[in-house]
Amino acid sequence: MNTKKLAAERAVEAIEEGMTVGLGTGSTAYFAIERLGQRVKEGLNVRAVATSKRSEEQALALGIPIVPFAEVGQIDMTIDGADEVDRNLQLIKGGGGALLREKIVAARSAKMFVVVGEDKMVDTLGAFPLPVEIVPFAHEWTLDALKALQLNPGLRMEDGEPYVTDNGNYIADCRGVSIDDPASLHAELNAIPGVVENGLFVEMAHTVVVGREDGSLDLFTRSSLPPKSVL
Ligand SMILES: O=C[C@H](O)[C@H](O)[C@H](O)COP(=O)(O)O
Repeated sequence: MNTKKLAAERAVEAIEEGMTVGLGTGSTAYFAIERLGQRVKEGLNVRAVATSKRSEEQALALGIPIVPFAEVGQIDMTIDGADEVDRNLQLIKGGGGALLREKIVAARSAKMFVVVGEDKMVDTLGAFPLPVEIVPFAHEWTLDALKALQLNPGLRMEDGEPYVTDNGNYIADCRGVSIDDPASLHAELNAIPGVVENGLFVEMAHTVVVGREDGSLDLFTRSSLPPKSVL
């Protein structure tokens, strides 16, 4: 069973005529964009913004209209994947390096739908390495600051060179950290000069759609988090 596809396609059912939609990044968001492309071909009228170059290219190839950010007030809903989801619907994202753009788009969204296979659900975040986006300038010092927090950072590499994000930054992956208090760690990380953003998405997911191996779906909604009015 393709649990990612199952969850992604269910979330796309929530998209309504005339909505502005945020398109996530990764192998699960891929299926959401594909399904949205089908709905657009069937006549659904939406406009979208993307969280990465690759999602934007996919959307454009499918005929999904991508609009400039300056023309978008509030995004009605964003659909994105996650690397881990805990019981409180807090997330680790950024395994694909798109965390900064994803967080900017999620923060502008009335609702964030997170789509995952059941293997992503955890009791405590941190088995998946926590990505932290850092600027290249003096990045060794930023890594030192992460080490001082006992976060075991490792610079993400690609073909023998530091991996570079869509924003021209590097990623430090922090391994083996059990994250009992995501909000505190989020604040600590973003207080480090050189850190641009981190992969903890705290109180951002409104609904998590989980695809299960038996073909069933679970929807978890954070009732304490009403749709945002961001403007
Ligand atoms: O940077 C990548 C994103 O945060 C993805 O949403 C996340 O890594 C999940 O990706 P996938 O759906 O491929 O597991």
